[in-house]
Amino acid sequence: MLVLDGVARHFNNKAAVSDVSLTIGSGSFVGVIGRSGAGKSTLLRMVNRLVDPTAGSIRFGDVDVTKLKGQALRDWRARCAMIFQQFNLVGRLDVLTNVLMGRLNTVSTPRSLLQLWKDEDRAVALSALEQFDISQLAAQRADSLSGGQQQRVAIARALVQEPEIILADEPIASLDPRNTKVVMDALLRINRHYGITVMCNLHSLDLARTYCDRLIGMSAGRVVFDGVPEELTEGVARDLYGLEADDVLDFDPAISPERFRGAVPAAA
Ligand SMILES: Nc1ncnc2c1ncn2[C@@H]1O[C@H](COP(=O)(O)OP(=O)(O)OP(=O)(O)O)[C@@H](O)[C@H]1O
Repeated sequence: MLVLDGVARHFNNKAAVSDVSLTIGSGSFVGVIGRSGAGKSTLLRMVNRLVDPTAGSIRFGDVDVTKLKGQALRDWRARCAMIFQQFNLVGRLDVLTNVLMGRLNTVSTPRSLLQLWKDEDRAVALSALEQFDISQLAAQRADSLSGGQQQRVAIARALVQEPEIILADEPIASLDPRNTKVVMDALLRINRHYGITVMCNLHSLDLARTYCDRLIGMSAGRVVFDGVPEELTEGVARDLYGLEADDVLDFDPAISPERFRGAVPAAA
């Protein structure tokens, strides 16, 4: 269980996140929503300590994440994988090697420097690629792939880390609708199949309602909504998004979040 207690972050005396307290149960798929600048990315980045909180504590089980340093911090980051909007792959390396990077925490430094991967690690990486239907791309350079393919590689890399949490920061922001679905299905599959907790920043309310089992709405750095998708009425969404509401209010009554969430998508 991930517990945030009074977490805050200031940049140049300006609050990006203020007094956030949350408990996130294992295995949940949490969508973090809110208008641009609400503090969503800062919140996610504090969980894996890419950004240090100015105040408050973050705990995961017995671990006080806020106090970790050195190897203990690296160990935490291995348990808590991050997926970015811009994929963060090494473009000149092939797809399989990019996925194997997710195993670095299990490999000695000399072996990793020489890229001496064990057969077992290669098998795990290939199996992850197979799950997202991209094993045929294993030998290609990462920068020759489409955005949707690159994001699936990034998700495969996160999966082979064997994390307990995946933090996805706007993972579909630069993708077209078809790839958006493929990538969101991949995240849902990881969540359902492996029970890995997913925290995902999303701009689209429709996607958040469709894929997540809990929504956290942020405004000006604070949590102003915390509930199941069914509780996010149009009125609540309008309060959350203010003038941006019409851009994100694309509710499709044909999609029932409850019905959809019963299904685990097959491998993409
Ligand atoms: N490294 C930084 N230095 C200074 N200010 C920052 C930094 N990172 C974030 N901020 C500020 O903190 C606030 C919250 O930013 P954050 O990126 O967390 O919001 P967000 O909800 O993720 O926005 P978006 O949806 O546009 O990505 C914004 O006012 C932003 O300008």
